[in-house]
Amino acid sequence: MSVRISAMSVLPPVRKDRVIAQLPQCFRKEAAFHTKEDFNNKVKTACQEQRTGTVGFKISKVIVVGDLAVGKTCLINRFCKDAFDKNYKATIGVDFEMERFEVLGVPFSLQLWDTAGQERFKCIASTYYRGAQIVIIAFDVTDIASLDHVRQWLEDALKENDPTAVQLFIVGTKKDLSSPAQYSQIEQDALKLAQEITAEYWAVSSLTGENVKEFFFRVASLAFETNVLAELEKSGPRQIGGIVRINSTPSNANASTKKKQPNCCQ
Ligand SMILES: Nc1nc2c(ncn2[C@@H]2O[C@H](COP(=O)(O)OP(=O)(O)OP(=O)(O)O)[C@@H](O)[C@H]2O)c(=O)[nH]1
Ligand SMILES: [Mg+2]
Repeated sequence: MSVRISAMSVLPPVRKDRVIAQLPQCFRKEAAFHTKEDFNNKVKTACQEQRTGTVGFKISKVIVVGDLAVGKTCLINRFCKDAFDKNYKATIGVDFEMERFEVLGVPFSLQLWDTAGQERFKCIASTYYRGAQIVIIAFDVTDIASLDHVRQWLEDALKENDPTAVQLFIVGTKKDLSSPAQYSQIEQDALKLAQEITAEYWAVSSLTGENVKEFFFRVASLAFETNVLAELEKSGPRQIGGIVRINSTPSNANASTKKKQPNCCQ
């Protein structure tokens, strides 16, 4: 009798609080990737019939960029570790965390790259931007300058990636520090910018945890939906399933290991 060991059978089950059964809703309809209430029907059917091809074996790369001290590390730590540190420790270069989800019954992983915002570490960090499917640009809702710098961060991130293939999010951090009046003022500007650059907009607080889980669930769900649709398109009328085509597309995870030589920091 032969024993088949698949990647899924070796991995521990996905945490119960990482199971996504319904499409999480956008934060603001004015600046959303889409405003549909549920996952695409084709995606739902494909998941039910286990025709998601390689999606369950892939890891999507997410990069989090933005000015120094806007709260990128705190955002990732709140979601991945449910922790918050009020002391600032600058990220030197990059850090990353893996998060495993189950979306519509299919395993799905995000590799979250936390990059440095400080100018002197930026050139190291930018060598890790490549191969990102999702770009999250963080700004501090109490610091208008950090919102003004979003375009520059976008430009830098897109230099290393295919702009048509990237899903873009702008996230306002430290919502707990601004009054409702201050917040609504900066939100106007942020929504306008998000519309101009075709990004989905969110505002969160890593201190209180407000919207943090909702935000990452939305990121995971939209990335998953896009990947399943791409897989269905690629397979065309042919039925996916039966054969596991691990080598059929270059993985984002691999892309991140092919480091580009930095042309700065010398
Ligand atoms: N009140 C409040 N403070 C926050 C929040 N998020 C982050 N901070 C504080 O802001 C400071 C900077 O946070 P970090 O997450 O280290 O910032 P960063 O963007 O990772 O900074 P770099 O790694 O240098 O790019 C820390 O002192 C945090 O405690 C928040 O939601 N609310
Ligand atoms: Mg950091």
